[in-house]
Amino acid sequence: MSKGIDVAGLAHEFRARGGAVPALDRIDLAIEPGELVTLAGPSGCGKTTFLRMIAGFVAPSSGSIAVGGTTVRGPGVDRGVVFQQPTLYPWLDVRRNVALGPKLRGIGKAERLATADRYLSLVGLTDAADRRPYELSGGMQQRAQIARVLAGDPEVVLMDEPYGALDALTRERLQNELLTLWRETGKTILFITHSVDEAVFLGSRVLVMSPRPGRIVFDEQVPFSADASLTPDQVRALPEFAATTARVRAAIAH
Ligand SMILES: Nc1ncnc2c1ncn2[C@@H]1O[C@H](COP(=O)(O)OP(=O)(O)OP(=O)(O)O)[C@@H](O)[C@H]1O
Repeated sequence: MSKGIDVAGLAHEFRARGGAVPALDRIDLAIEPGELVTLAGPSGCGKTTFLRMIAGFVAPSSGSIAVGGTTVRGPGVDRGVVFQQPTLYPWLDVRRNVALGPKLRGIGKAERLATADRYLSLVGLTDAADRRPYELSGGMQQRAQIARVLAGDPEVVLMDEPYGALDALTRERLQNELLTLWRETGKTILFITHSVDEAVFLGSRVLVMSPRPGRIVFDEQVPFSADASLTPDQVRALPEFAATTARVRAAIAH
């Protein structure tokens, strides 16, 4: 199951010592269930703040956010958050880290371990199930975190620059895996990135936020990620791919 996200008249100011810092301004946005929305924009424009508000970690100064038609008033199991730095419990092995979400929902041991194994297989970590997080590479830890979030079966997955700290090869591999997961599960995903290539390659819809206070200044449906018939190299070689990245780059530069 997936849910839509409705944002109406959203604005936010942080109160700082020197006065109010406007972070977000007049954001109106409807994300449909099952969309993979990528959000790019210059550093400090308010992307993380926006994601944290949808997650329910920060309350907006004005305006509202609804997920699946219900106003967000705090964190909830319908929204899973993937952070840039993997958040895994060091004292639990990988399988038990992934089984934690189902455990918190009261699911019995055999079933939750089976669920964990299913998601570990989906992200290619079956062989690492019995290891501790510190025994994994950065890319494997990030995969484990994604499996952990998905095992909680959230209707919305919020990803805050999850691949920013990874090397280029691992990053491309995880991008391809995310597309497979998205096509298989139909989850609603909001994915923040600094990379224009990543935004256009992954997004079924690409948003660009303006410099602070952040507003949505670019919003386009993008066809590439829904098409499973092309390889990543073929997608990146398409003239339309280059044209779309050029438009996104121009929107960020403005
Ligand atoms: N708790 C806070 N108190 C005061 N100002 C804050 C706070 N959190 C964020 N800000 C400011 O709000 C603005 C938006 O920050 P945010 O982290 O959302 O940007 P971002 O687009 O995610 O940046 P980056 O791409 O560099 O991660 C920044 O100017 C930041 O300094």
